[in-house]
Amino acid sequence: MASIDEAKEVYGQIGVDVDKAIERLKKVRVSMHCWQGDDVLGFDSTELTGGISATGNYPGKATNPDQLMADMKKALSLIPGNHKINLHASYAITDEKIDRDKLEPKHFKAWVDFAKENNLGLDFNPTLFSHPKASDNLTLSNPDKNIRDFWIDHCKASRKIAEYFGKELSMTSLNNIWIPDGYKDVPADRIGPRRRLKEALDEIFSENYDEKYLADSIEGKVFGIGVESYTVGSHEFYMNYAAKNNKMCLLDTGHYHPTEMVSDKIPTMLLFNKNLALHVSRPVRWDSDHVILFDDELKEIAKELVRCDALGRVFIGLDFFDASINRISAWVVGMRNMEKALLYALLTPHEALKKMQDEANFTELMASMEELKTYPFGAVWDYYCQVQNVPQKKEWYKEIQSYEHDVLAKR
Ligand SMILES: C[C@H](O)[C@H](O)[C@@H](O)C(=O)CO
Ligand SMILES: [Mn+2]
Repeated sequence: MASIDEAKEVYGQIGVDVDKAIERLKKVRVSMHCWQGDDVLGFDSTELTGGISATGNYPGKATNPDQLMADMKKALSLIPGNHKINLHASYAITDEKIDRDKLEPKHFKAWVDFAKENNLGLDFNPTLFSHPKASDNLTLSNPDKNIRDFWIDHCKASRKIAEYFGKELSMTSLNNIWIPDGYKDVPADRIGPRRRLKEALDEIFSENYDEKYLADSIEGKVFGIGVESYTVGSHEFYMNYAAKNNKMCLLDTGHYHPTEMVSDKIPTMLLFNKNLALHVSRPVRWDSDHVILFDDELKEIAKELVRCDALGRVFIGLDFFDASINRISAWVVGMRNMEKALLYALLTPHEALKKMQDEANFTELMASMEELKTYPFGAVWDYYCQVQNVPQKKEWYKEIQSYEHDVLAKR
């Protein structure tokens, strides 16, 4: 394999500065989702509901805050760069018996301490599933006003907690709202639930915060298990609501029909919105939340973020939960692949390729893009891991095996 000096030389010949690419990548924080560590269970529920599922029963999942934090630290020690942790409200750390509508920043102080100790940012999500008041998959759109008000209060509390993260860590915290609301079969009324959701969101967002600390997103979806026929929070709903209310419509790559590519949606969103929020996942036939692989779509997503100059205005969150493999390895593979895809995009001569397109020089464009695929990317990736003091190639896997033997196997 080429040495890093040879790789720099080869990339230099096509106008790509490897060192500059690495310096840009070092500034990107990816939000690692806590919920891969315990199959999205959280600390305040006993069952995962909401039309999502974590399949598999690999032993050793985290069952309490100390275990989850330890597992995250192990994963982060094998991932290059400095990042964020994406939390759900169901991961509150408190001895109080408190319901979700009454959560306060103090219930997440342990997470802020963890973030400060480990140079991390924090993002947040209200948890509108895995709760008795969400058992019928109707929350903010529920016909029962008492149920709606409970979840409105929970979402208001969540924005306050996210603002607390932003202030404590001097890093904007994303508060993303996803709701499971929908119906299993053909509804008699589609506009009613959406009107109630609109009114609920209007109430939730009526409290103003400094966007330096808190950024708001809302996440659309096509369907979930048990809500196959109608999703209240559809993409059309959220894209319209976000555009009219200056919020972000978060794109989850698993939330579209199998032939749709989220990479193609990104430039359009960036054309009309200052910021963009993503949940990068890998759907297999449906919103299966598989661990992301270093595949063509992940590379295309990263290329759009780089060539649209969006690295400074995108919230990149990962969202997958695989319970069939070692969960720390799932985090490491997913996070390293997101970093790889961003580096791969930063090593692409976008301006030269764009010029070929603009000049209708499609022959050379194809030849160039195909040849790029065998450029010495691996040498640069290994170098990046080296300068970030994390294991290169599959060396990290030995650490996973030791951790599994010494820690997970004893749970
Ligand atoms: C746990 C997350 O909030 C959840 O995965 C949501 O983001 C989603 O994508 C549901 O399908
Ligand atoms: Mn998601």
